[in-house]
This record gives sequence, C-alpha cells and structure tokens, in this order.
Amino acid sequence: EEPATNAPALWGSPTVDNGACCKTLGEVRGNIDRLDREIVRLMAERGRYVHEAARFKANPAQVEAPERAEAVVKKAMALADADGLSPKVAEAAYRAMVRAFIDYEQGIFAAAASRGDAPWRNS
Ligand SMILES: O=C(O)C(=O)C[C@]1(C(=O)O)C=C[C@@H](O)C=C1
Repeated sequence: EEPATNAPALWGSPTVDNGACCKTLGEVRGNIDRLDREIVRLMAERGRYVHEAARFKANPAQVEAPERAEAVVKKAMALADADGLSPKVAEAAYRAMVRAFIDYEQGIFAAAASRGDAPWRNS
C-alpha cells in the first residue's frame, strides 16, 4: 500500500532547510509539487527556444545535432555535481529530455517544411 502522507518519518532525521523539513510525507510532496511547477515552466520556456532553433536548420538531418546534445548532457552533469544533485540523475533526466525535444523539433521542422515555410523539400 502507499505510505501515509500525514504520519511522522519512520527513520533518520530531517535533511532539508537545516532540519526544518520535513515532518510528513505530505510536506515533502507539497515541496516537490511547488518545484515541479517551476521545472515545467522552465521546460516550456526551453521548448520555445528549441522551436526557434529549428529555424536555423536547413534539413531534418540537421535537427539532431549530436555533438551539441552530448555537450548539453555533460554540462548538466557538471552543474548537478556542483549543486549537490547526483550526476546520474541529471544524466538520465537530460538524455530523456533532450531526446524528447529533438522529437518535438523534428515535428516543428516537418510541419514548417510541409507548409512550404522551411525551404526544404522531401524528394
Ligand atoms: O542546439 C540545438 O541545435 C537545438 O536544437 C537544441 C537541442 C536542445 O534541446 O538543447 C535540441 C536538439 C539538438 O540535439 C541539440 C540541442
């Protein structure tokens, strides 16, 4: 069954905010929900720039820029390490996110090309 959200912790001592948080799993999840709002807002902003990046690509093969994608992942891992986030968590999250943005950008490019906007023709 799922853990109770209003019961005290079962072991250890609180680690966040110099031990001020957290007294219940509900309090933990309230903070995770607050951060997810920010993360999604930032991802939406990131997505608008990924959309913009498509305008600089001459053909669908250019959308997936593997060297840049790898550099983005490696940078996130280094930033994570400096910020106290597990680099493995950052790597997995960034690989999945960049993959999803590549698919998104491919869709943006394909739609522009089929409108006759992007100056690239399939065949
Ligand atoms: O930098 C680009 O060319 C982008 O299209 C952005 C982005 C990214 O999400 O950071 C997406 C696709 C490429 O694989 C590389 C990076």
